[in-house]
Amino acid sequence: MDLHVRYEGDDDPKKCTAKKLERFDMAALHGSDRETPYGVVLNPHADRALSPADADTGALVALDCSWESAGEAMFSLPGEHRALPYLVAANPVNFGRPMQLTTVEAIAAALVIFGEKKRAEGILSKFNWGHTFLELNEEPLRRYSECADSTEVVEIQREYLERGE
Ligand SMILES: C[S@@+](CC[C@H](N)C(=O)[O-])C[C@H]1O[C@@H](n2cnc3c(N)ncnc32)[C@H](O)[C@@H]1O
Repeated sequence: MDLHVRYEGDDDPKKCTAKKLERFDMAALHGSDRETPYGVVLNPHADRALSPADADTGALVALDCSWESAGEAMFSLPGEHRALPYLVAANPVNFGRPMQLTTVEAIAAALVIFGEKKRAEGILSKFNWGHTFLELNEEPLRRYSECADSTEVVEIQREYLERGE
């Protein structure tokens, strides 16, 4: 699966995880919706949860922008929009918080759900906190990756949401 990022460029480029992936030739960055390939779009506002059933869509696309500007309207990209199920961030800015993942965490989570754990480890290895993301989320990611579809993913997510209440 090809990794793509619609790059908005309104965050500090020195801290941007997508820019770092580009430097290591691990993802392609695109400056407009038109240039961005059609695929599964990682969108926290999407109605449908990502599941292994989305694995054959070809391209995996994240939108790298600041969380301040990441409102629903920002996700105007054509594609199959999917929200990631309950996971917690390991990056230093949002450590331990659910759902607000960096671009690299979001892409890595999708790869694990699609059964590409080694590749997820590869992209996270470029960040000194990267392995912590897979450790913190080991159980939910394994269970999501064993689901057939979005309905099953949402069922499992419910358990984690109830525990967190
Ligand atoms: C808002 S940007 C912030 C990027 C940050 N500046 C960085 O350097 O990584 C993070 C992107 O990762 C994806 N993402 C993060 N959390 C997500 C979630 N819970 N569901 C779906 N996609 C998510 C989305 O594409 C989102 O736009």
